[in-house]
Amino acid sequence: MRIGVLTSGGDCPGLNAVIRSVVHRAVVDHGDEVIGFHDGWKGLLEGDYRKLDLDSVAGILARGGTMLGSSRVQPASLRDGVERARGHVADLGLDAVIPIGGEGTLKAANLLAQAGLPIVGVPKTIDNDIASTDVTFGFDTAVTVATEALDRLKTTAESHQRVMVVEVMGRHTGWIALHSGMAAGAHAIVVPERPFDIDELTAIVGERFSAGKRFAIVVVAEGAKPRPGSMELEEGGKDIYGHERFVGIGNRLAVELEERLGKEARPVILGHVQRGGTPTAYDRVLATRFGWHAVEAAHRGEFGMLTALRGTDIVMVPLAEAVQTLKTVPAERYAEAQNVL
Ligand SMILES: Nc1ncnc2c1ncn2[C@@H]1O[C@H](COP(=O)(O)OP(=O)(O)O)[C@@H](O)[C@H]1O
Ligand SMILES: O=P(O)(O)OC[C@H]1O[C@](O)(COP(=O)(O)O)[C@@H](O)[C@@H]1O
Ligand SMILES: [Mg+2]
Repeated sequence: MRIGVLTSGGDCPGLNAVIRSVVHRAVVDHGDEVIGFHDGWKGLLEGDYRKLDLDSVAGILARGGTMLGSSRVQPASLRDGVERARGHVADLGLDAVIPIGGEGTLKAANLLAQAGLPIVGVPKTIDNDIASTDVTFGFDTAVTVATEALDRLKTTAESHQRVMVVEVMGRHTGWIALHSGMAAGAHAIVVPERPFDIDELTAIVGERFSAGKRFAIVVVAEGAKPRPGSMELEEGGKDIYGHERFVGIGNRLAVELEERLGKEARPVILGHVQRGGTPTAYDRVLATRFGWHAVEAAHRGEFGMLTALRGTDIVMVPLAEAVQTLKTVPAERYAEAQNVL
């Protein structure tokens, strides 16, 4: 068999572990050939690739990022490029293509699968927002990085009697905010799933100071929004890939809380630090398992599917089903966190 692999969308720790696992399973156990397309869908559309063998994936397990590079391509170019992609798949004699990506990449994967290309998807994202899988690799690493940052911010916040407003990633969902906030013992967690009321948030932080506490930590997901009528927040519009441009909720909340409370507040934007560096052991294992199962699915001819974690098992789920909705933070999960704020 000849297999093509690519990584698309925002990078995340664990991508290299999937690539390595695919190459090992395919080359060693099945005698397959594997090629890696450069820079995501761009590589498939332009026929830009390199051959992957055991040597080329040696030493990458613990490395963050992706050895193949990643990129975003305008969805319209991808839709217009289906026939070009088909041409490259045929010319290269590929029996399967394994795209590793987030919800955007999986939509594109579904499009190509519907057009008849032999696609087996692998979900990735630090945001953990893919509905079909219990967890995506990258998430555990991002939560670990954010938790360590929150732990560190507590000590400096306490020394200065400050409010720290820590903005974490999470475009549509608040999983990183929820988990890092719970793990670090934050005092307020603001997620996109629950538009916030600035008066309520001010009261929560204010009551803490009134009770004699010397600092407060507020974790906010980058995609969080105020409840309509609660606080003005300008719109940032969309970028050329159709993604919302954020206006900096962390900065805005810090200014707002400082004014309202008369306490010093500092914004901390964790940004891409959460996405860089070595994956945790959990993410390495999950990524390695996904790679193994993607190759197996390709050999069974199970195309138009993606690997998913259900409980402790890896199962195959139709791409068409996986791209229907995002996995958002349910009210019950938020309530568990609220209990210990
Ligand atoms: N609705 C869509 N239709 C076709 N292609 C899409 C669609 N959404 C995203 N893509 C393609 O997948 C790429 C990655 O998607 P993006 O949302 O940026 O990252 P991620 O896969 O990490 O969610 C995009 O640059 C685009 O080429
Ligand atoms: O690196 P970029 O292009 O600024 O993208 C940032 C976005 O990517 C993410 O890190 C991950 O999202 P995806 O997995 O959907 O790419 C988001 O949390 C964040 O909003
Ligand atoms: Mg995305």
